[in-house]
Amino acid sequence: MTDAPLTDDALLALPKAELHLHIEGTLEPGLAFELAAHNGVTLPYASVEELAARYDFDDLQSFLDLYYATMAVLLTRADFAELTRRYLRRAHAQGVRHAELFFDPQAHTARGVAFDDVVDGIGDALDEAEREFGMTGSLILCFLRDQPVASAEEALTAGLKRTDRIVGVGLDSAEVGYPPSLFEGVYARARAAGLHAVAHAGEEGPPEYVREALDLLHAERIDHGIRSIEDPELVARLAQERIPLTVCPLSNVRLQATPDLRDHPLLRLDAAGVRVTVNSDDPAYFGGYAGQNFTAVRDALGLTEDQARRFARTSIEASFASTERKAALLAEVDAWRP
Ligand SMILES: Nc1ncnc2[nH]cnc12
Ligand SMILES: [Zn+2]
Repeated sequence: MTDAPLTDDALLALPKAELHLHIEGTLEPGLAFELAAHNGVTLPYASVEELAARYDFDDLQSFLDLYYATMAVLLTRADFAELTRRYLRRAHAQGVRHAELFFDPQAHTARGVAFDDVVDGIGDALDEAEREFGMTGSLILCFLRDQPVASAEEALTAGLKRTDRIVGVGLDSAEVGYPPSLFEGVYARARAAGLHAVAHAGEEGPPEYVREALDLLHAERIDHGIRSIEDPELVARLAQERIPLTVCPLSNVRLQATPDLRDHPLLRLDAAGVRVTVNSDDPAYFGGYAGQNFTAVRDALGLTEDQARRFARTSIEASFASTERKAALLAEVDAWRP
């Protein structure tokens, strides 16, 4: 432990797991246009520059509108493999050693893409990354909370045939007005089949949604969870029950959940004993991959070496990797020297 400032290189080299990453949110404008040309899809933007210029969001919904429109270029197994391949390389260059990838099957099957093509394409790239640079990963099937529960049930039925790749279920998309309680039955079925449970809650939605995710969905991790800071009893409970939060600082700023990073509750949650991790959410849209979220936090909030190391350790401990893999990764964190 030194008091030397944490350099960009040190934070990018810090071995970490990424636990909050939507694979569709890694679609960079350049690849979107490549795939659009290849697949004969017309995007409602004239150029890469015009698309990138739209990345100025007022809130979650204004982002989601663009995110769902742009993913229309993803049609084949090869497209999903290429998308994932590019993410894994970038993430690996920023210290990510293990990644649990959210995917939104309902957003693809609704466009006529086969569920298995999505899973197999992402899986192809995961296998390649493990062979080529020893990175590991798995899939978390996310239900779109603003779609009917029956559609989530269908997605789960398809997902239960692919537990070779899928290790858990999650809940994403527009939060306010779609409380976790709606999905209690779907989650019960997923958990009974042996899947892990996580859920977005407390990003734009109130602390009560975090409680519902814990009490009704039995979520093992809360994705975002930042609005928990408004409820001291909930903060105490998260700390007491050792519930990890997968926090995404740059996302929170870009979607105006926390308009100024200097006001972000990450370090206050950590100081209260909550297990926090640092993740990128939708890095192609929010201006940074995992390591860049660490450097942004350092710049705005003043990250110490202890905090950085703790967040990296927590990301590994809170992952769904095997016990052996976790031990190997924790040893890598111990060997990290800024
Ligand atoms: N930050 C986010 N919140 C909810 N749903 C999402 N889908 C992709 N990114 C999301
Ligand atoms: Zn998210």
